[in-house]
Amino acid sequence: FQTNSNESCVRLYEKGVEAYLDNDYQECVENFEEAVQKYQLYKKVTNNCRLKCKQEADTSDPLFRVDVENLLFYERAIKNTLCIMHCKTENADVFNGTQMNFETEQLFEDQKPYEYLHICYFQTKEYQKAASAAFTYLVTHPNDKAMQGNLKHYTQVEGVKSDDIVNFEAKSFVYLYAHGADAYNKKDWKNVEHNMEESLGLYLQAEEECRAGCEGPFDHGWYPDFIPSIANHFTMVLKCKMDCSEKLNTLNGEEHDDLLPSHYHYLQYAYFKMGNIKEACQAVASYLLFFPDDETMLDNMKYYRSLPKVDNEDFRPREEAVKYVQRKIYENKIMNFVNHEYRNIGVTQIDEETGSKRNIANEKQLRGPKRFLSDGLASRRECKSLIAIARIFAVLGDGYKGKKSPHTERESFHGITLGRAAFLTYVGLLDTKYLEIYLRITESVRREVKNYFKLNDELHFSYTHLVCRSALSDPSLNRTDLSHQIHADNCNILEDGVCEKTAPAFFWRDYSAILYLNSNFEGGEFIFSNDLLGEDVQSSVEPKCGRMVAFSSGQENLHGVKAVKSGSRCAIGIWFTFNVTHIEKDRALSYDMLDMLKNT
Ligand SMILES: O=C(O)CCC(=O)C(=O)O
Ligand SMILES: [Fe+2]
Repeated sequence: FQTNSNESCVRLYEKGVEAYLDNDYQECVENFEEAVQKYQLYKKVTNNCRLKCKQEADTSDPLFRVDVENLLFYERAIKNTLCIMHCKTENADVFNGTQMNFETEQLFEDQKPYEYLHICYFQTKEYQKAASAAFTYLVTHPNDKAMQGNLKHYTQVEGVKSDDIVNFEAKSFVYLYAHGADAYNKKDWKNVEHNMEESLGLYLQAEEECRAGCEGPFDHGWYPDFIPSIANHFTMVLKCKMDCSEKLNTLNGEEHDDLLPSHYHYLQYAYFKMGNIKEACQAVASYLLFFPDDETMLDNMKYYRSLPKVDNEDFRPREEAVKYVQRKIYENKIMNFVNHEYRNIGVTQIDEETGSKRNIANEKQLRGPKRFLSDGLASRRECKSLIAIARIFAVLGDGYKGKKSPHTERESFHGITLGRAAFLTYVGLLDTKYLEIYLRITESVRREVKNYFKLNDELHFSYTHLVCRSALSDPSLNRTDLSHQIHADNCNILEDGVCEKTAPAFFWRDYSAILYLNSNFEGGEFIFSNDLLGEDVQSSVEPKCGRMVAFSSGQENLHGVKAVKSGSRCAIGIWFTFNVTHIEKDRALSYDMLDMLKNT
């Protein structure tokens, strides 16, 4: 298709939203339509580059005649990479100005444009398209009640034909498949063959494209060694690829768990009816690869076998079916292995000891405004589990712009955000129970803070970070540096003492809480301080499992952490906000994901 502006799909999306907010519906339609087109083009070109380059690299002449220590794999990866670079240059018009990142890509993958488009179509009186846009959105969000209502409303508008409501995002095989099924009902065998063969090819192609779409970047969030980094990235990609068939099996909102094999079902019958017994036998054998004990198909096989000139040799499954099924079995085995073997690494059994909850210090005792200390927010077992998450996965490095020791060189600092924990759970590297504990404990911290400060407005999570600080230097060293210099959580302290609430400060933070998980280390006291060097200390807190310090995030609460002299000090930092634009998105995602995992 043609696009007529030089703007990126992200910019067009933004312009669509702006037009929508300005009630300029024609403009809204134009921008979103073009944004969607551009995004589709971008995806198509990206995925085709990946597919083409893989093919090219895999069929190129190797640099050496035998494979030694998997060098051929790396040789191909290098050639493949070179090819992708060329491919992107050749398609510079598509990639230039497309500042795609995970979040913007997600907007399109989630079909967000249709959430605006259906309204804008309605306002411009394009009712049929409004219905189709609502329908398109519902295909990927079938339970969205509001959109169901909209679709119902649009279908009742005069002139709107239910039969003409289309899924704008439907893959090309969908129509061929429908025509093939139609021809079957009409006993038009020639057209069953024609449409189903073509649909089958396009289905496989669509799945390859979807899988290529999974081969994107991956932010490890820490710095794993070479092999673990390949293994981790691969696991993420594989998980995504394995979801492709499910995605494609949602035909206009209906789930078909056997769409691909059903092609062979139609085909065997059509071939049989047209007297192509050999082809019919191959289709039967192909179908049986997917469902080896399907009674109907086994009966068909028996019947075809009884025909003259048919022998066992004829029941050879088709090549593409063999390849598909073998790959699927192998991938399942790898994923099962990962799920099974990675789950409980490093988790030690510990005695149950539920802490009892109590406030142990208030503003007066901590010598400053809007602060308090509570104990018993997590049990021993919960602390151990949370530390285990950090130990297993946060292998050096964290979200602090890649610095593994952002605060002091004498300590390493590694952490795992809620989003990362959710991701690890999603790919099966972390048992769901850890994520559940992470969510549950942090939620009880939120409630504690909200109740203590008697906050009437909704207090939202903004960021959650589980962090361990580990001593790197000799414990006997007389350290005077701090583990975390004195700071305020929501502003930058300038030289004249003014605390500026602008970026890069997290100015939207309103309350802070730190939940401690252990005490088996030396040093590491939390301090409230009057001065920036931590010399004029107001009060200090000894970390221990289940203890929480909470305070308002402004300059009234300057604080820091004293040097961790030996061992490793683990804590969860939680920042809250009243500002809804800074809500932690990973939290809602985590709950959705847990729900989803429970239902599968
Ligand atoms: O770990 C602590 O006790 C405090 C950390 C802190 O102040 C922060 O991360 O902003
Ligand atoms: Fe802080």
